[in-house]
Amino acid sequence: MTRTGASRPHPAASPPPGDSSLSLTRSFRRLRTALAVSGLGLWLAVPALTATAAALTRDDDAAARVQAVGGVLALLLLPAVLLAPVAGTLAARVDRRLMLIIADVLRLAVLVTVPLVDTLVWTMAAAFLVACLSLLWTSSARASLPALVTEGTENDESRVAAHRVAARVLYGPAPVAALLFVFLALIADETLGRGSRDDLALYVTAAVFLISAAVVAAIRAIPATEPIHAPAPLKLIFQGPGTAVARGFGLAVATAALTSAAIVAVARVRTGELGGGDAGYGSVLTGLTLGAAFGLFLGPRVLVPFSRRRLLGLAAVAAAVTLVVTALVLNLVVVVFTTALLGVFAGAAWATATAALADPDAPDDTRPSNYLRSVAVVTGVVAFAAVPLVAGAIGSHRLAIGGGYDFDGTAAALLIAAVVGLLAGVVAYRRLDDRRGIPLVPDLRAALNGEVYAPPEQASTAEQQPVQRGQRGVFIAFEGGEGAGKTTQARLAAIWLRDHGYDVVTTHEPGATKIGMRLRAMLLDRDTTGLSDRAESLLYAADRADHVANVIKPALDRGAIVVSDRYVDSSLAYQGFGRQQRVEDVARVNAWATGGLVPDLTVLLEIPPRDGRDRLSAPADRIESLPDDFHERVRAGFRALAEADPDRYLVVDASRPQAELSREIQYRIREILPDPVPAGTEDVTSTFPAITEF
Ligand SMILES: Nc1ncnc2c1ncn2[C@@H]1O[C@H](COP(=O)(O)OP(=O)(O)OP(=O)(O)O)[C@@H](O)[C@H]1O
Ligand SMILES: Cc1cn([C@H]2C[C@H](O)[C@@H](COP(=O)(O)O)O2)c(=O)[nH]c1=O
Repeated sequence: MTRTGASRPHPAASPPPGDSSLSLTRSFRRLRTALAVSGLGLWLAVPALTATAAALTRDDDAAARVQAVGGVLALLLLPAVLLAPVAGTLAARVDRRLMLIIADVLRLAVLVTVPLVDTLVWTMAAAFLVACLSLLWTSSARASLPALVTEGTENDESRVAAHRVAARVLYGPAPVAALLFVFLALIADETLGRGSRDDLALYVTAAVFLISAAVVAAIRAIPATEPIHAPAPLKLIFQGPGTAVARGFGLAVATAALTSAAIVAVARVRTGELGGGDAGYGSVLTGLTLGAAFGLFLGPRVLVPFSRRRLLGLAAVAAAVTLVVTALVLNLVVVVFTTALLGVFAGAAWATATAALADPDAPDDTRPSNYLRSVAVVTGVVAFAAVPLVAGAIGSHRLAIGGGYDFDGTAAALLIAAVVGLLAGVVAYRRLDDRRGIPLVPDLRAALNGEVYAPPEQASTAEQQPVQRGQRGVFIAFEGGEGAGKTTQARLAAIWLRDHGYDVVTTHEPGATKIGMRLRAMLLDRDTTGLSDRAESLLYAADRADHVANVIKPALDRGAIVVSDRYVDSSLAYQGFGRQQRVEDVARVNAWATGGLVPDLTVLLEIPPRDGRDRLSAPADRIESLPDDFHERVRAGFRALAEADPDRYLVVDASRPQAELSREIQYRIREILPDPVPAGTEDVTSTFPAITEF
């Protein structure tokens, strides 16, 4: 017996309640319009500035052109990586309305100077300045929205609605901006000279910022709010998401971001190589953004019975494969279509990841989406900087395949990005896969028919033994040193699970059964002297064998969630690492004692042994009173066990406040939960799922 197969992630894919339930104020609607207009300006600034950079380097070689465009793109994104917290603080200090208007006017002024100065250096500086001003603008407008949703009252509902509205109106205009750029490029081609063709898009972008300023000016007042806490993306990534599975989500999003950013980074130059101009470049961007919008819509709605995590991994891999095709194709129209397809996969990956990581109990918790956004933004900057560098370094080559195949640096760089993306996508898929052992193709086929695939052996067992639903239970163990907070967190997790309607059995080791209580007394009584290390190991294993047979297994067999305060890993850490016996021997004895039952999730509460023991008030028992070096070895042992099996473990810093820990643990537990009431439970028990305490 191994993991109990909790196959489906918690149903987090359903969208949060709409803002239609709120009666929106006029100021809110105006600020929302301003956000949309500002978003349009920002998105239009991207092709306008990059096309200008390409035009300014048109007489240089392809390497210089692609690097100029990549540089502008990286500078447009860099402030979001480096300056997000500064923008948040600054936005809170000054008059919001005035600041939005000034930022718009400055963006306008900077853009208008680009064609006048007409140098690459100033174009790049302008990209950075516009991005900084846009960051400031967006941070303060977003922070003001919740207070404007309903007259002066800011609450959870208004915050959630405001966040969603802001995301929609900021990112929604991207395809419109790309299409507008195509239109402007076509007009400019017809009417303006070679030297000033790209100026039109810059002037129109400046005009859009002027409209944005006018809309803001029409808002009577924008209330000041608390300082905006904008987390630094690099810090969020450095801290990590906390769990191996969440890292899988991050990796999948990074793959989607890498593949999309790689295309954008070389799109202007590649379009030229394929015989297109600015209009072709705009078409590629339109394809990508329209595809992404469709993917965002599709992600939560497609293949509903299919595992969201598998879908996310597959979307990431598919984006990378599509990039391979895009790199090899030499026809601009086909490139536009493959880019759109890549956008669909990337958008679906983003929508799936954010929905699956969101906590339905805390819809205003922005940590998961902040983490994913940080991953996407940082990956974007790296791709914008690195892909053009690689393209430039490779240069142009002619391959003698069937009469000659022009292999440009841009195509090679896209291929390299695709291979990196493919590797990351495959690792993400493996990390995220919550249906291990279930073949992918029949699983997908069943989902296409609106069903959940059950392997034949499972299906027949279920038919023959309808009462034996042991595979539906979930086993969670809490581990850690003395006083780490295992009992506290196990209790809080059980309360939370019961609140959600689960049948929960809380238990502990040693001493959960009658025999176990006697063994516990022998093991922990300080009067027990001369007990050999092997005998101690066997007594703990005997307690565990009784525990599994009489408490844990029956509970899992009926589909309950078992929450145990300590399990096998305690023996590996204490009797193995602590007593310095061979860990494999202790593991083997325990595997036999438990019939190989391994928890679905082990929460390791990590704390320095002295800090943990300082928390305890009762006199130290036989094990607690062992010297510090023993407990240090136990701690190191737990850490080694966790590192060896990161998918099963959640390691938390137990010196943090209880409530914070409990939230992080709930967050991880949600990933392995089955539906609260297993189908047919009532048929068997005739009752609502039971709550049992041992
Ligand atoms: N995060 C925390 N911060 C501060 N104190 C805590 C925290 N978690 C638990 N405590 C306190 O520490 C003490 C020990 O907690 P608890 O009994 O949950 O730890 P334990 O790991 O189960 O201990 P034992 O090793 O005895 O089984 C209790 O007084 C509890 O209230
Ligand atoms: C299960 C198990 C426990 N121990 C030790 C660890 C503790 O010192 C005690 C149990 O005390 P608690 O307050 O109930 O946590 O027993 C061990 O050495 N080996 C084990 O397998």
